[in-house]
This record gives sequence, C-alpha cells and structure tokens, in this order.
Amino acid sequence: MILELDCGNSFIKWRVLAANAGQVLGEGVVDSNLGLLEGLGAIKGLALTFCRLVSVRTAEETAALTSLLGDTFDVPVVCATPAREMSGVRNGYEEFERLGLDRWLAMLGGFHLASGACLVLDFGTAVTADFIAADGGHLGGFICPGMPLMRNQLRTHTRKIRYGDLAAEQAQESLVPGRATVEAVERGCLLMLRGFVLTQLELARSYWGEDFVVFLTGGDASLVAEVVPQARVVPDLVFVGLAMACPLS
Ligand SMILES: Nc1ncnc2c1ncn2[C@@H]1O[C@H](COP(=O)(O)OP(=O)(O)O)[C@@H](O)[C@H]1O
Ligand SMILES: CC(C)(COP(=O)(O)O)[C@@H](O)C(=O)NCCC(=O)O
Ligand SMILES: [K+]
Repeated sequence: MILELDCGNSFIKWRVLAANAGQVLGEGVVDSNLGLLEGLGAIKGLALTFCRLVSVRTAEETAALTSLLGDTFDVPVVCATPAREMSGVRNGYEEFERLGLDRWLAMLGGFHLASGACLVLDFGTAVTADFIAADGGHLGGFICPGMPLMRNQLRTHTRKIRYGDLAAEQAQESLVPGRATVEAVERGCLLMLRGFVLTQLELARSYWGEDFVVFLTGGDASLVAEVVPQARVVPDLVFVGLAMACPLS
C-alpha cells in the first residue's frame, strides 16, 4: 500500500492507495501529524510499502514528519523536490526551486491531463494561478490570499468583525449585499475570489483563445466552481503530479 501526503499550510491531505497505485483504500484531511497517525490507524489491515509526499512547510517540519512516518511504518519516504523541467513542463520561475512544490505538482498533473495549454487554480490557504502553454512552458502565475486568510485578516485587524464558522458557512449561501457583518464579509471575500478567477480566465483567453483547460483544485475550489462551468474540478490534482514526480522505485 502506498501512502500519499500533500502538506499544505493549513492541512495535511492524505490517502492510501492499493499497492498497484489503483484503488483508494482510505483518505482524509487533518490538521496535525497526530491526526494523520489516528486517521491511518483506523484503516483495517494497513500495510504500507511506500510513502511519497509533497510539502510547502519548513524543512524542519517536513523532516520531522518524514522521520515520524519512517519510524512508525518502516517504509521509504520520498519527498517531491523542485525541478527545472519534468514530464514536458518547464518551470517558469527565475529561481525554479522557489516555486511552491504544490503548485509545481498541480501543474505537472494538469498538463498531463490536458495534453495542452492549461490554467491551474488552487484554492487553499493561499490561492494560486499558474499558466502552462501548449508546449509545456510555464508562463508564471499569481498568488493571493485564500478565503481563510482574507477572513482572518479582517477578523484580526478590525475590532468589530467577529463571527463563528457556522455563521460564515450559512452566509455564503447567497451573494446579495449583506445585511449583517458576517454576510457582508463572507460575500465580499467570495466575490473577490470569483473576480480573481474571472481575471485569470480573461488572461488565459488573451494568450490561447478558447484552446485551454481550466483546473480547479484545493479545499475551497467549490466556492468558485460555478463561475467557471467549463472547468475541471480535480481535488486530487496535486496527487496526480506527485505520482509523476515520485514514481514507485
Ligand atoms: N475536510 C476539510 N477539512 C478542512 N478544510 C476543508 C475540508 N474541505 C474543504 N476545506 C476547505 O479547504 C480550505 C483549505 O484548503 P487546503 O487546500 O487544504 O489548504 P492548504 O493546502 O493551504 O492547507 C479551508 O479553508 C476549508 O474551507
Ligand atoms: C503559494 C503557497 C503559499 C500556497 O500554499 P497553500 O495555500 O497550498 O498552503 C505555496 O505554494 C508556497 O509556499 N509557495 C512558495 C512561493 C512561490 O510559489 O512563489
Ligand atoms: K495546497
């Protein structure tokens, strides 16, 4: 069985695949290493043979998780590393090793699935957009705060914006002008996110006409999906790229 991990700034996404990398035997989203071990412990007959992971956390945090997994399950743990070029995609950063590895893997996965030009939009703690041309050249991308950061900046830096998570979720059900603080903030941030997406689409069209595929991924992809009906929502896009970057040895 193969353990795959995507360690983002807020959550660790994990899944266990059957040894032939086919069937998903278990998966989860956790906020700590302990939560990960608990989730894995709940899988009946767990017998890991290989672990691959991608992390945008500090080297220290990533090393701590890697040794925890190696010690607990006695398996090789392989981490995705930066590359200038892989699977036909050329990293567009001036310093290729500085491009977030989650972005890089989502790009590899997207270009592979699209077999052509694509726009990859990832909605996590941060929101990222990456443009990959039909020849595999990465034109670059954009980073802006995601929904949790926008919301928390307002809650932290104002005195009168205070509300809970349940109210936030309910407020998102409509986008008419808010008549309560929670509605005004949640809907305002949602509109910013959607406006960002529409701008990315315009830019992609200016490069490629209609000849490109849009991918939506990340935990908050569903918040914007309706403004891009043509998009492919691929929650496991980073894992698609992870399998490409870290094949079974
Ligand atoms: N099961 C889940 N657990 C936690 N957050 C989730 C879950 N499903 C969707 N989300 C949303 O995903 C967002 C985090 O996205 P994610 O891609 O995991 O971020 P990151 O990679 O930066 O850790 C949260 O703001 C939350 O709204
Ligand atoms: C942009 C990110 C913070 C996104 O992280 P996430 O929201 O997925 O946790 C991450 O890809 C990162 O730390 N990138 C390094 C900076 C860069 O890509 O330019
Ligand atoms: K991510």
